[in-house]
Amino acid sequence: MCADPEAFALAVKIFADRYRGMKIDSIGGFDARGFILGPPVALALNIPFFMLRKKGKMPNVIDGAAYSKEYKGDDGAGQDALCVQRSAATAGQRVVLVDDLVATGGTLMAGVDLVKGLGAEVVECACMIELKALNGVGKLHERHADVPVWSLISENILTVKGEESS
Ligand SMILES: O=P(O)(O)OC[C@H]1O[C@H](OP(=O)(O)OP(=O)(O)O)[C@H](O)[C@@H]1O
Ligand SMILES: Nc1ncnc2[nH]cnc12
Repeated sequence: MCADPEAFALAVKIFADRYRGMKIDSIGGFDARGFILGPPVALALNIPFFMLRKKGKMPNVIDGAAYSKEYKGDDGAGQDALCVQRSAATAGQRVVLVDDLVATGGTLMAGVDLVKGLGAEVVECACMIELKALNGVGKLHERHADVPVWSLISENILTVKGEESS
């Protein structure tokens, strides 16, 4: 998508149109690929963007609990943890969280935990793709049933891991 400016602009417009008029105070984006889509959406809505970063990357933060992902990152264990700056959102603010993809839902869960921990409301999580077969949304809803997840593409596709498809 990033290689195609027309597709990128269209995706940003779809996301921004969805949240315009919903009194959203800010957009939170997930490290790292939520940093690609989140800021242009926030700019289109003329609202702030904040980062949900991997642990140890920012000062003055609240650290979240470790979570597991389906595919293994640099540590080889598929474990990660996020942090958010204490000033990212305040009590009662209405926030939308943006990422490229929901797989097991561990990343969304960690982000929602942190943002709710600041006292803000997570109005929705918005992703480009939901890997439905992994039931990440179901897992998120076991703890956060009040947080809808909207995905542009939500199908039983792309479930084959990279190393298996090469
Ligand atoms: O639903 P989950 O199982 O939590 O997986 C989804 C997350 O995994 C990927 O990020 P990842 O942290 O692996 O890599 P990145 O730092 O390159 O974005 C993806 O961009 C999502 O943020
Ligand atoms: N299962 C997965 N988890 C995280 N990112 C992905 N990208 C493609 N498949 C993925």
